[in-house]
Amino acid sequence: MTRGFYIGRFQPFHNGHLNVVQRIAEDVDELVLGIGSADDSHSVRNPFTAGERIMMITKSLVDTDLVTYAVPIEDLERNSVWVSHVESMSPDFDVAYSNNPLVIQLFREAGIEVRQSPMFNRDVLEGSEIRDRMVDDGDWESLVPPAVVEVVDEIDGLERMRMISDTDTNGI
Ligand SMILES: Nc1ncnc2c1ncn2[C@@H]1O[C@H](COP(=O)(O)OP(=O)(O)OP(=O)(O)O)[C@@H](O)[C@H]1O
Ligand SMILES: NC(=O)c1ccc[n+]([C@@H]2O[C@H](COP(=O)(O)O)[C@@H](O)[C@H]2O)c1
Repeated sequence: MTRGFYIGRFQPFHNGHLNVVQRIAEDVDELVLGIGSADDSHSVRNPFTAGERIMMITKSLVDTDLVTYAVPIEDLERNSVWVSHVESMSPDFDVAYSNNPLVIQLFREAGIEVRQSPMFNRDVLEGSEIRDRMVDDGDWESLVPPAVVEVVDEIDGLERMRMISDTDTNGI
C-alpha cells in the first residue's frame, strides 16, 4: 500500500490540480492533500478558508477511485522545521508531489522522495489567472470542477473576492 502527499494552496482547486490527482492515482493507493497556508483566508492570494477548500476538494474528488484525506497545514516562520510540522499533521506518506522549488528542497533534505508532475494547460490553469477572472466576471467556471462552482456559490465567494479586491485597490 502506497500513500502520497500533494501540497498546494488550492485557491481555488482547479482542473490542473484535478489532472495532477488523476495522474497520482495511477501511482498510489491513497493520497493526502495538504491544504497549505491553511491559516490564511480573505486575502487576494488566499480568498478561501481551509474549511472551504476542504469542501471544494472533497466534493471534486468524490468520484475518483482513490482514498483521499484533506489536511490543513498552517504556515510557519521557520522553513527548517516545516517538514516535521507537515508530518505531525498528516497521515504517514511514502512520497510527496510538488512542483514548488522550496517544497521540493525541504522534502528532499528531509530524505523524502519527491515527484514532480507535468503542467497541464498552465496558460489558463493557474490559481492567479482563475482568481482574476472570478473578480473580473470572466469565464472561470470552465477551469474548475463543477463542485467548486457550487461551493463558491454556496459561500458567496465572488462577492467576498470583489470586496477584498476593492479594499486592496483602495488601500483600506
Ligand atoms: N495547471 C497545472 N498543472 C499541473 N500542476 C499544477 C497546475 N497548477 C498548479 N499546479 C501545481 O499544483 C501545486 C499546487 O499549486 P497551487 O495551489 O499553488 O496552484 P497554482 O495554480 O500554482 O496557484 P497560484 O497561482 O495561486 O499560486 C503546485 O505544485 C503547482 O505547481
Ligand atoms: N515555512 C512554511 O510555512 C512553508 C514552507 C514551504 C511551503 N509552505 C507552504 O506550502 C504550500 C505550497 O503550496 P504551493 O505549491 O501551492 O505554493 C504553500 O501554502 C506554502 O505557504 C510553507
